[in-house]
Amino acid sequence: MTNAPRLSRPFRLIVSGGGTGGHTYPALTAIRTLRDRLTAGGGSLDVLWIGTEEGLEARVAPAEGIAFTTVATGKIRRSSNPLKMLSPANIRDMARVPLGVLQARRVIAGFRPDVVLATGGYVAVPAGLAARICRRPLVLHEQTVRLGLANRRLAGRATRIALSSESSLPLLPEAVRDRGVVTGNPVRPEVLWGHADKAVGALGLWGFDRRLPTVYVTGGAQGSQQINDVVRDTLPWLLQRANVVHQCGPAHVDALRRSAAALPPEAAARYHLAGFVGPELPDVLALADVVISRSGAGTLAELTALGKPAVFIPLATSAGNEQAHNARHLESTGAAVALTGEVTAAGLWEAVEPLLADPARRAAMAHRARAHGRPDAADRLVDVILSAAAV
Ligand SMILES: CC(=O)N[C@H]1[C@@H](OP(=O)(O)OP(=O)(O)OC[C@H]2O[C@@H](n3ccc(=O)[nH]c3=O)[C@H](O)[C@@H]2O)O[C@H](CO)[C@@H](O)[C@@H]1O
Repeated sequence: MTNAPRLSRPFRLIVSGGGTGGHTYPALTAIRTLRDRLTAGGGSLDVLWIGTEEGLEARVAPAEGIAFTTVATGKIRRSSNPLKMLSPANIRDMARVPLGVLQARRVIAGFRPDVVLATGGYVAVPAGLAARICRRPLVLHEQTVRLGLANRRLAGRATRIALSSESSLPLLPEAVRDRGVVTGNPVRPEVLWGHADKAVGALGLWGFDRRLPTVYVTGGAQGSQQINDVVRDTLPWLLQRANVVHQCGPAHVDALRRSAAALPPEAAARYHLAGFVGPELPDVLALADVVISRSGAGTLAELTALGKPAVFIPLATSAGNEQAHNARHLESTGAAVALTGEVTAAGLWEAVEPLLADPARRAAMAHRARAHGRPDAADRLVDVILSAAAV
């Protein structure tokens, strides 16, 4: 572990990244871990987060007491068709990037960070470009196997590129490959320390039958219409054999609540709907015996660090089919089940039922999932940040 530098002033860090949870939580975890390391060495941390108003980071950073500012940024809508990439909306948004770079440059020149950490999402582009204009060390963190759009733009300017997977190293452009270092994808420490009994109290799951296994369904921060639909159609079977906590996305709660009204009372008592699972997430994960989920990099890092049997329904349109790649990779080692292509209620039940029926099967899958986990990723990323620092 790299020791914290002895400074007569606080260590200064700018973080930029966000939009979704996958880019936001690794940044948050890196900040907390760096702060702990500095405090243990008698130092302290000054941190500023550059994000967007609409991203999850705009809620997460202030809630954590982290100074937060925004810059203009453009959301690039991905498409395999180059003509579609040149849509009027994309052209308008790309034109906002130079304005964002100017704004970020002002912020960075004023704050004089020892390091800028960029964790992806489109807001990371102006901040990363401005970091290099201001000659500040730039550390990128990539959560997925293939570099995301923002990190691809910034790779050539990075001091170090922290990767979540060994298999990303050969995929880095040759000119920057020697700057790559594998850290893993940081998982919020509290995620590893949940208590199943607390989830029951916090969410009021008094009707859950604790003799039955519990399934946690999650579609990511915004929820997934596809997962919601297929789980709704599977509920009549699922609720005979399990309790279900279903995180469906804030926009979908009302519609699902209406369809759940038709469930028999005994089944309804074993079903809990939530738009977004906030601070209770670690306890819900501790309660879960099986997880049905999207296969975004953040969720995968959490489920493998915990060793949870999972049935993945990847987001089909994620860049480069990255979620399907993630899910298949775990499936190939028996660490999960991946349902790609069209997913029906019968197909989902076929995947979940053997796991519900057989605790030994769950335990074997959990064991194999844990082999992919990297609970020390935050410490490794902090090592990279400290070694890149210009102090
Ligand atoms: C649509 C999209 O752009 N997806 C990308 C996004 O994933 P996205 O952010 O959607 O999903 P991830 O799985 O990476 O992260 C979700 C995070 O939100 C948390 N959570 C989720 C729901 C909830 O109610 N409460 C809660 O705390 C999860 O525990 C996890 O920590 O970034 C990932 C990391 O670059 C990529 O791998 C994904 O392809």
